[in-house]
Amino acid sequence: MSNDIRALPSLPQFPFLGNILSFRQDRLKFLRDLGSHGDLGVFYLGSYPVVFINSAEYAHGILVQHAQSVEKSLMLRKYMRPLLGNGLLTSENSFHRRQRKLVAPAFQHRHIANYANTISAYTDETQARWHQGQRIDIAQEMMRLTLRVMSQTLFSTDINTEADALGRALTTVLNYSNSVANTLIHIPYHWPIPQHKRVHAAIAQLDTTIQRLIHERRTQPTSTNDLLSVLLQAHDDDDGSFMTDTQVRDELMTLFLAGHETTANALTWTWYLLAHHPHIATKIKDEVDSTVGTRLPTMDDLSKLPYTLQVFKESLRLYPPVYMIARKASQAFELGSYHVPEGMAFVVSPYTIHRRADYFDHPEDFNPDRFDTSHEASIPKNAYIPFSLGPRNCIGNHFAMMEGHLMLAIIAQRMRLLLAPNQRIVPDPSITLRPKGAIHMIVERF
Ligand code: HEM
Repeated sequence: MSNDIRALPSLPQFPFLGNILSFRQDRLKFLRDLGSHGDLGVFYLGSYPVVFINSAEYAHGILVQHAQSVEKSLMLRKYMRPLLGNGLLTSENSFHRRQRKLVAPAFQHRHIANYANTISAYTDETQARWHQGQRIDIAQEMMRLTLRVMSQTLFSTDINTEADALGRALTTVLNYSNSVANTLIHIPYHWPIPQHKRVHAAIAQLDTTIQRLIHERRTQPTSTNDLLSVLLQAHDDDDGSFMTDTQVRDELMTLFLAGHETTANALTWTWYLLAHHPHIATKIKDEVDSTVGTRLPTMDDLSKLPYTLQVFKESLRLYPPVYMIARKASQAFELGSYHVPEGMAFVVSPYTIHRRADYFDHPEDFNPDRFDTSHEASIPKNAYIPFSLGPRNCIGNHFAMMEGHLMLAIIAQRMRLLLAPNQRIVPDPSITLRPKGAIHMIVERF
């Protein structure tokens, strides 16, 4: 006889509103409070119950074992569809499986290696702009850098030259999606309020640019190896078909969006953590100095920089950019001893799973050594999930790790970044876990 999953421990709620106010007010505290109940909990968004998953075992249950019985959340699909169409993040079932098969080759090692030169060159240009003593907003700088990397690797367009309009349009849409994720009252997307008009105009601009790039590439094929070329050449092994222009557009938009803000946030939190732990920043510099010397680090050097990678992994543990992964049961199933009815909503919480003391010793400490070769194997299976698990895990996982690894090595080799005084830095968890506003840092060049 299975248990009713809605009877799991919960937090105090208000009639009609459920837990929506505390979920909005301080989301990370809310998740931690729920996590204090153990592996599973339940909270209410209005009258809708949401099952909270706080364990490696249940995360695997939802994301891998029962992957065929869950789908993406309604919110994601509803508010991201206008921008992303039917791309990898928002599509479902057989259509998703086909698209995933078509897009996956673009992220094979040999293609990722091509993108590394762009990452090195742009990171080098960015750090060269920062002069001794300069005060920079590291959150904005990382966002700009990853946006520039993404548009170059996607369609060989330098956002600095294609006018920053493309970047601005994408930011408008991103800000809208984040604000929708944080709002209580949802105004239908087609209502012509000023905010919606701005978003419609931004999407139209992104569409025009991307359609033009697709058209140019189809009519004048080049030998470039960017993601656009790889996607245009990708074909279904079963029936030989290629993607339509609309599919290519949807996948490009999805990669553009999924690939830059996440990595920018991960790097921003890494610089923040390093500013609080200068001896760890020094260890990165020592590692780069002793293996690469003073030249620009490249992808070939990365295998000689294991400590730098450990730092990036540890930062993703404490500040996973995708701190909540939402799902909805598309059919009834049994999760352990619980019966899950069709329609039940879930939130898998990498943020709290990564901070469980039974998975990670002294979980609040920033300790990159936990990812060295002798310790990493002792991390319980599925307890470290910044890129999720299963068939919907992050397709850009290796790209993102390479990008973060390389950017950290290049910047830490040249400078220390110190936190500017008198700032209150707090996370602003919306779709991704970003900092609230700017993080000002002072550049101290070596
Ligand atoms: C540190 C950086 C990144 C993190 C932490 C991250 C994390 C994630 C997570 C947790 C998911 C699963 C979301 C869900 O199931 O709801 C995901 C999906 C995805 N990510 Fe990433 N990501 C990162 C970088 C990237 C990059 C660089 C790209 C592409 C260039 C990318 C492309 C995607 C795509 C297309 C999906 C949807 C995959 C599917 O459903 O088949 N991500 N990412």
